[in-house]
Amino acid sequence: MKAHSGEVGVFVRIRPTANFSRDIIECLPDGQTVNIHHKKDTRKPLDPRKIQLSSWSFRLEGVLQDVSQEEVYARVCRRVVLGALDGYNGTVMCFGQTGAGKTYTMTGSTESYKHRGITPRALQEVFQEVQKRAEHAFSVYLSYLEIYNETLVDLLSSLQGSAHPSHRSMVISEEPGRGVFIRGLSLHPVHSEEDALNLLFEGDMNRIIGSHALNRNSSRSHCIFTVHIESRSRTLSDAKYVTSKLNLVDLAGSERLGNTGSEGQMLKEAMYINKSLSFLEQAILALADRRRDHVPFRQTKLTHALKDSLGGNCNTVLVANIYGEASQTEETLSTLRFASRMKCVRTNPAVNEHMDPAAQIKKLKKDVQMLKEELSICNTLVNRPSALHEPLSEAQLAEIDSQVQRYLEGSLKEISITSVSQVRAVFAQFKLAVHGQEQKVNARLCQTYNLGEKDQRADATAVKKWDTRGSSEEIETGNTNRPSSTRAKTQKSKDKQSQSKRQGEGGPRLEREQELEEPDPDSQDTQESQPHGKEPFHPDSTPTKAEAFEDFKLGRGSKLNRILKENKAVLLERRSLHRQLTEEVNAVKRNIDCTTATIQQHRDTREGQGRYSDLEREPDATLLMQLRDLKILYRQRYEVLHDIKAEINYCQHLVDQCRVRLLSEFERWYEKYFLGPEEDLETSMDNTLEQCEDNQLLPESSGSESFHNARYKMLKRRNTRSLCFTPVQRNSSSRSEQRRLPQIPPVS
Ligand SMILES: Nc1ncnc2c1ncn2[C@@H]1O[C@H](COP(=O)(O)OP(=O)(O)OP(=O)(O)O)[C@@H](O)[C@H]1O
Repeated sequence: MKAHSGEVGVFVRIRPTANFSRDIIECLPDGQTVNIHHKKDTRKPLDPRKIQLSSWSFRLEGVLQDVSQEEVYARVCRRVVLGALDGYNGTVMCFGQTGAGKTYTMTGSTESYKHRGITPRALQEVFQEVQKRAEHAFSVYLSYLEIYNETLVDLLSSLQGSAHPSHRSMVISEEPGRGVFIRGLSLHPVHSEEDALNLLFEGDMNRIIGSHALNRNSSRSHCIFTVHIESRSRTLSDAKYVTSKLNLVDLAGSERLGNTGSEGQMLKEAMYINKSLSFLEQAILALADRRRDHVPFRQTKLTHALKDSLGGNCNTVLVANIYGEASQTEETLSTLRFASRMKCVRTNPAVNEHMDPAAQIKKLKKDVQMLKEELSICNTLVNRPSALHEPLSEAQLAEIDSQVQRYLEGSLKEISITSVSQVRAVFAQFKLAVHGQEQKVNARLCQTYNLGEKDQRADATAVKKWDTRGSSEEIETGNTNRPSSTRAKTQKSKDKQSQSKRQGEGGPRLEREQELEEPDPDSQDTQESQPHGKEPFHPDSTPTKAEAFEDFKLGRGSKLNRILKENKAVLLERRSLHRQLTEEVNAVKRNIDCTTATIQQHRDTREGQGRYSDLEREPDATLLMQLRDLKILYRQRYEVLHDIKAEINYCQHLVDQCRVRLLSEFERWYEKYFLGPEEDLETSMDNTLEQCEDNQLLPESSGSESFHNARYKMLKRRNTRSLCFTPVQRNSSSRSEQRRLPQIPPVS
């Protein structure tokens, strides 16, 4: 078989019989080809000449005729099991007519260790491998699902205290990363082969066995026994782990309705089985057809449950069970056709790798610890104070705040960098400052700068901040612009001096402009020329913003204010020029219109007189000259007007910029001395994650002991439940008998 390869592995197994029909079923010596020679319409040979002999050839992965259960397992299943332990999903399923040997192939005889089937052998191999692969920690879980008349039945629910197999609240679901799973189906952890066999036999006992015309013990349901495997490396401490599902599927008999001779309940069962198998066939056809995007998996429970087990990333193997007798040729042909279609399905097996978040956190914590230790060594080597990676204390944060403020004001040349946490805190302060500025400027511009309105709350905050912050900052900075009464006085007198000086230099005279939103700075000029009789700021009374703004324009913001005024003056001048020019241009235009009209009038008059020479037809030359000169003048004036308009736009832009700058500077200044920044709140979260303990799976198993122990227990359980109990010989040790069944977790 070709596990890990690109196509489904398909085998045909012929049920041994004394009446093997060699002339119909021909197995070629290559061990892979079976030819069917079939005489059509043999039952009603009305016209012997019409009887046709048809032949079909089926080339498969292998033809299993007269081979032992051991060989079947080795050729069909071993590599799928090993693949599952490596993280590949695997599916082995038996398909065929009722009584053709599907259950014998999958489960085999429960009475004979030698004749046990694929499933118990797979469980044995799983646990042998688990023991061998000591570098990995494996977790193995089992589930056993039966699909009977489109109803899902949990064959292991009896182990959870339920008297009967449960089919309540089970639903087929799909989740990304998890694939298809049955919500509500019990999942049982197993730690040894014997545990696993216990569950297998328990489930088998619960299978619905119906009497049937063709086979008295024929099972009329589909059964999916799933081994869920999870493997984590014991040597590599990474968070990766792999999971896989090994589905061992025993399908219900595939014979057509007419052949069963069923009635009533049997007929109903047969109809369900036919329906699900025919949808299975449709799904297989769709899977085999690479041009088809959609595969109808959801049409029946069987195809939906097997959605990720029929192709895709799964190692899939099909055993087509057929009879050797001539009487079953029709069904044999049908089974082989299905098998050859299944062979066309492509697979692309992939390891199901996952990341364990808990393990990842554990690893990252370890990395952090290691890095901290390394950092501490580096700190020691360069004589740097340690614990720089610890969160900053309140005092440290306050110091950073103060440094940033001084840096922004220009009184501090550099902020000394000592740690990454400190860099972060510095950036946070910058962000806060920028954010505060933006907010204030925007708010101010939006509200058309309503200076008369008092913000009582801001005033109150300002007074508070004043009291708590003022004195220490003054000592620290030594150059603060905080307008304490004395400081404001000094600053104002200095500003006044510089202002008078600038005015003496002959700056442009300002004119009042209605468009300006802030109070006209001209009025301040007037005030400025008078001695400042009032003290603008008092520690016990916060100034209104209007008062503060006036003071700001005289002091710290005087330079900006002056530039603003100058720009506004230029703007006004240009506007005035623009008005003048517009009037001129309009006058010229009116002249042009007037002259044009006169010329036209002259022409009309001459035309009305009737007789005139070509020369006479021409209008007055003086008028024409006049019109030409006017047009030239108009063009010249218009160009100048255009340039002036561009200048006005530019000046307006400068004025706007100055205004925004003045306001933002003022806001920053006002906020610093009267409001103060908002408190930066930091929250920290404690993540408490429980560490996962590795499961240890070191089962004791060897040979047939587990098989017999499990079988004995199954029979004992059956006896307890007053079902038919037949004592059989057993080969068990007392030690094994004392073992308890695996613990069953609540339904997940
Ligand atoms: N390869 C084989 N060697 C020996 N006995 C076999 C073999 N195949 C089938 N049998 C026997 O044939 C009988 C019917 O087989 P089995 O129950 O496995 O058929 P089935 O296909 O599972 O039928 P159903 O569809 O009803 O489940 C059983 O008694 C079984 O032991």
